[in-house]
Amino acid sequence: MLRVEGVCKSYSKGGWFRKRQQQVLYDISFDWNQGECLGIIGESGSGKSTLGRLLLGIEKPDRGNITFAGKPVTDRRTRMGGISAVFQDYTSSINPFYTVEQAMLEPLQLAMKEQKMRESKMEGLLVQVGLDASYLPKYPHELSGGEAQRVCIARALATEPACIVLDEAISSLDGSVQTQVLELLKSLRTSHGMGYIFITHDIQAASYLCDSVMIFRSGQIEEMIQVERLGDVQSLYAKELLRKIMV
Ligand SMILES: Nc1ncnc2c1ncn2[C@@H]1O[C@H](COP(=O)(O)OP(=O)(O)OP(=O)(O)O)[C@@H](O)[C@H]1O
Repeated sequence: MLRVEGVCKSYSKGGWFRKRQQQVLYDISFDWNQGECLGIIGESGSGKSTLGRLLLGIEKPDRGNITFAGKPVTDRRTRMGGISAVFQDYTSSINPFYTVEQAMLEPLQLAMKEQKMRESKMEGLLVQVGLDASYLPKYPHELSGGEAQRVCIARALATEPACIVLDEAISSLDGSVQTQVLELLKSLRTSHGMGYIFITHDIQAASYLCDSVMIFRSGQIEEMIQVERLGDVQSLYAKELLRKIMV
């Protein structure tokens, strides 16, 4: 459904006079199928978030193609109902001057014309993530971290996407709230057939939620492995990375 073919990405680096290109992604290719949960793990700076932004069509690759159901992800109409995102920093994901209602209205306004339908959809979405309509008039500073991240998930669900890209979406939450959000994501998989691309440093969380894991190394796919076979990774780099992050 989501197809990534030969994707390369560079950024320019350096000051005004000595501009250099830093290549961040090298010839990335993989497929993501409907309902699947794919984890992406790798060291800091290996290019995971850059890949996430390209999957969301926020940035364009220098070379290669990313399509969702055969259409380019850079086209907004492809993303609507196809793919959405939840990022780590929920405090900057929600406008501090917007109430929960205003934040959730943004994606719904494009999809639904009638105010009544939008209201009942918003309430339904909040219930889905374990909140309720009493949260609609609240501002972000009136929410706990876990509640704010739940609002972000509810907003990401608003356009009924097949896939949500979660970029370190649970890292800044404390332990028990992380577990709650992971359980919520897992239950949405069962109840709504949701699929995820889960970018994380947390191998335990990836093992809990994902079917397979992509191990990323310096902008390249080092290895792809089913979660239940994580102990059988082949490359020395993957073995070492897993050893470091599993302690
Ligand atoms: N907009 C940008 N302009 C210039 N360089 C960038 C930009 N975005 C990312 N980079 C560089 O690309 C490299 C990969 O960054 P990226 O954020 O994708 O890595 P990451 O694996 O997600 O890291 P982390 O786990 O720390 O979030 C880094 O060297 C970073 O400095």
